[in-house]
Amino acid sequence: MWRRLGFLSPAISSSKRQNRIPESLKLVMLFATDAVKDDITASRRPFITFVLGGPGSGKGTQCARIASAFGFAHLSAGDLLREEMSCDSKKGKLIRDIIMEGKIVPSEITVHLIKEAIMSSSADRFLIDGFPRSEENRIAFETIIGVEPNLVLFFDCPEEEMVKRVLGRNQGRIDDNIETIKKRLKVFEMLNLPVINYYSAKGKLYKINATGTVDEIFEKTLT
Ligand SMILES: Nc1ncnc2c1ncn2[C@@H]1O[C@H](COP(=O)(O)OP(=O)(O)OP(=O)(O)O)[C@@H](O)[C@H]1O
Ligand SMILES: O=c1ccn([C@@H]2O[C@H](COP(=O)(O)O)[C@@H](O)[C@H]2O)c(=O)[nH]1
Ligand SMILES: [Mg+2]
Repeated sequence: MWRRLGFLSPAISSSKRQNRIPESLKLVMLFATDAVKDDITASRRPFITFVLGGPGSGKGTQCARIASAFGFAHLSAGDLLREEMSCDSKKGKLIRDIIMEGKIVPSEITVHLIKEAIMSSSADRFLIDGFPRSEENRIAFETIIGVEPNLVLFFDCPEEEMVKRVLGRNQGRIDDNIETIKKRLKVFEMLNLPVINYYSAKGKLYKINATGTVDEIFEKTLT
């Protein structure tokens, strides 16, 4: 991926050596489609960005900004699960119970929903928001979908700020209460941080300080 982008822009080929991440994420976003078109071996290989961060770190808010600025399709794993949860079925009830407990829904359910959403879209670049939540999720995605993400964004936010944002969200989510938030923060630390560390070690992670206003964070994301 980075090699292909390197053909397109000298700025990108002068990436930071230690982690292969280019200086400007904006350039990556702008060239994402060209990188896909450059790959003549795949009939369809979308540019995939995982967007990670703790509960309330602003993933959804920033994804909406990135999606509209760079033409990405925004798939929120949480939204896909909440849609499925609203079905009056055994699976819907299972998802509801897990979300209430702040735990992680079995990988096969989430990966199946993401796969269907990708397949029913004609987009060539995706932001996958709030996934993978665990190493098990990550391995299931790579096995079932058969690709690795091109890029991983991590919105790094202090716990106190995340709790404040979640409690102020006011969208009627069943998990936006202090008991569930505490559990979600523990799950984030225990299961999601290892995924973040994994992608950091692979040189795919782009860490963004997620404090400040929405505009400031968006600016930080692009510089
Ligand atoms: N920089 C910011 N400053 C203040 N409030 C913010 C900021 N970014 C987002 N918010 C607000 O904080 C709340 C949580 O943001 P958002 O839904 O984007 O987080 P999230 O990471 O997607 O959370 P979750 O993992 O729970 O889905 C929302 O009400 C949003 O409007
Ligand atoms: O990949 C995923 C994504 C989400 N969940 C469950 O949904 C809630 C809410 O997710 P948000 O990303 O905060 O909208 C999360 O706490 C998990 O319980 C999941 O299991 N797997
Ligand atoms: Mg969200």
